[in-house]
Amino acid sequence: MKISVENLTFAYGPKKVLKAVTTTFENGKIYGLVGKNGAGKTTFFKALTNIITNYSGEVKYDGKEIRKHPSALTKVGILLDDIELYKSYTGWFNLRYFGGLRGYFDEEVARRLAEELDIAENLNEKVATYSLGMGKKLLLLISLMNDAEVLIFDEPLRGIDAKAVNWFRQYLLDLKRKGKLILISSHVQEDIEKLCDEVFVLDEGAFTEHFDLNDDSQSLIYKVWVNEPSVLTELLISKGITYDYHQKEVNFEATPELFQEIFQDAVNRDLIFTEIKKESKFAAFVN
Ligand SMILES: Nc1ncnc2c1ncn2[C@@H]1O[C@H](COP(=O)(O)OP(=O)(O)OP(=O)(O)O)[C@@H](O)[C@H]1O
Repeated sequence: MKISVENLTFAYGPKKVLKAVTTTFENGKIYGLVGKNGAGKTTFFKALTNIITNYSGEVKYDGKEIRKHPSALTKVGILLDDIELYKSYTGWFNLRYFGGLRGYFDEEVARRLAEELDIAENLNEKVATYSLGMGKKLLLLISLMNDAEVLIFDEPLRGIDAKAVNWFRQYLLDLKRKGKLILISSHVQEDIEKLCDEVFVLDEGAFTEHFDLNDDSQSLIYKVWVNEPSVLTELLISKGITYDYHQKEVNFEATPELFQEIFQDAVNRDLIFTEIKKESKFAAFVN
């Protein structure tokens, strides 16, 4: 499955929320969507899944415009924060209901996922009695249970415990290996770093940056702590590299190859590194 988005523009009343977004997503990859609160991430996901349809531009699944061919959505699993569960009914009721909406419900698959997520024992209880994290796990289960080709997760890991986070990350990486197309938004750098192949930054409704996390030649942000920062900064100046520095911490941007060269030169000048951290440039946009 391939999704192509062309000139997607949408407004809530006078407020422009998506501004001519154009991009493509291919199967066998996990894409991250990051950006500030209100940047338009949830709205973008809603447009991809026909929850909103009064936009201009086009969203195509395998070349077919989704508003004219909504049946493709039976192959999509989605987790959105504001999807309402039926709180006065049990977990099982909700699973059967949402599974049925997609025309397919496999109780065995649902039970196995519920066990993995540690909520199997709660499925006979009313959702109204669930904690926040249990409700979130039920939403995760609903999005995963119909073996979708495309999975869209809006902040899927907020509010769930560490064991479920680890399980979910592994599960997503397995789904990717099986060729699924996965989109995920998150404000957590680690989630994006551990999962995503590519990251898009959404800023005020426009895709402003794109990072390929598998490309070793892309430059990274290095944060290093050294005994004599002024020696290191001189070295950086001699190589034409700009930097920030306060106290013993020096921050600069370099490719991994260039960093190796800088590190070697610094060690030759007897500099002692007490700590080295590196992060992808997308990190600046996660929060
Ligand atoms: N139903 C609505 N009616 C009017 N405005 C809305 C509605 N839903 C969202 N908005 C506005 O659209 C903009 C984008 O919201 P959206 O939820 O897509 O952002 P987001 O990037 O998902 O934010 P967050 O990181 O906080 O989840 C915001 O300014 C928001 O106030």
